[in-house]
Amino acid sequence: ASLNWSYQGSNGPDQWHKLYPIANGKQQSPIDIITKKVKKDPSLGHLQLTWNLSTCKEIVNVGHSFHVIFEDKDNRSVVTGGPLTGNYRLNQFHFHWGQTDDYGSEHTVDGAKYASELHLVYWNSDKYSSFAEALDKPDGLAAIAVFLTVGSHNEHLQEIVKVLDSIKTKGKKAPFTNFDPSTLLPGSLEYWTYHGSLTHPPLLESVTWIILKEPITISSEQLAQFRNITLTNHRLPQPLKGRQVRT
Ligand SMILES: NS(=O)(=O)c1ccc(C(=O)NCCc2c[nH]cn2)cc1
Ligand SMILES: [Zn+2]
Repeated sequence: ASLNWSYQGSNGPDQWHKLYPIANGKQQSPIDIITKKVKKDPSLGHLQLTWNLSTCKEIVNVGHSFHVIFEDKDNRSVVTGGPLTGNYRLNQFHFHWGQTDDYGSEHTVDGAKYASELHLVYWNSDKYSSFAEALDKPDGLAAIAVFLTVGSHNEHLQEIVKVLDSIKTKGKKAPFTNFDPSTLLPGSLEYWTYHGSLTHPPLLESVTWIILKEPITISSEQLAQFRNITLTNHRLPQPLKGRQVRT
């Protein structure tokens, strides 16, 4: 089905509210993280991540991005701990980027934009029976965000970049197995967390955001390859509307 929204032109982010009124809601994402306003919450634990490489299945061009898809019929690749109650199962991961290396992340930190942002998207498999069922529940989804800063070539990212040529058109898929997403995480799992939304339509306010403080690197050449899928796919920060960011 052709999408009724895009990142540029007449159905770009400023118009999304016409078809998706929640775009002007009270818990929209992304946000700018103002570090001096972040609240230390001693009740927040460490993130506990489990990966099983057998769950990684394929990579798909979804038009406005590409998704690495995981088999999520059992709890093999999960996250728990941190701000979460129970187990959340990995469904897919994807990236956001911009037209130049100067911007492209969705979340920002004290106004600073990174070149790109990785989102690992999970759903609450203790309470719901599928991603689609969890999609619109307040405790339905969790997303781990990792900032990408332009620097040295990233060998682990290259595994992904090198298959993009085989999925150049919307709807194209390629097998993508045995990839270890933990190779895309920074050394520290220190994080900020807040409650927000999907960052593009349907913009549902069902996401517990977990944003890692330490970025990983991507080279300018690797970032240029992302743009062969689409030129830009990041939403700008949205009003906090009284929400508290914790760490
Ligand atoms: N950038 S992000 O906030 O991590 C994000 C993650 C997932 C989705 C998503 O799953 N969108 C499709 C919704 C759907 C499924 N079936 C019918 N509609 C959107 C944004
Ligand atoms: Zn995303």
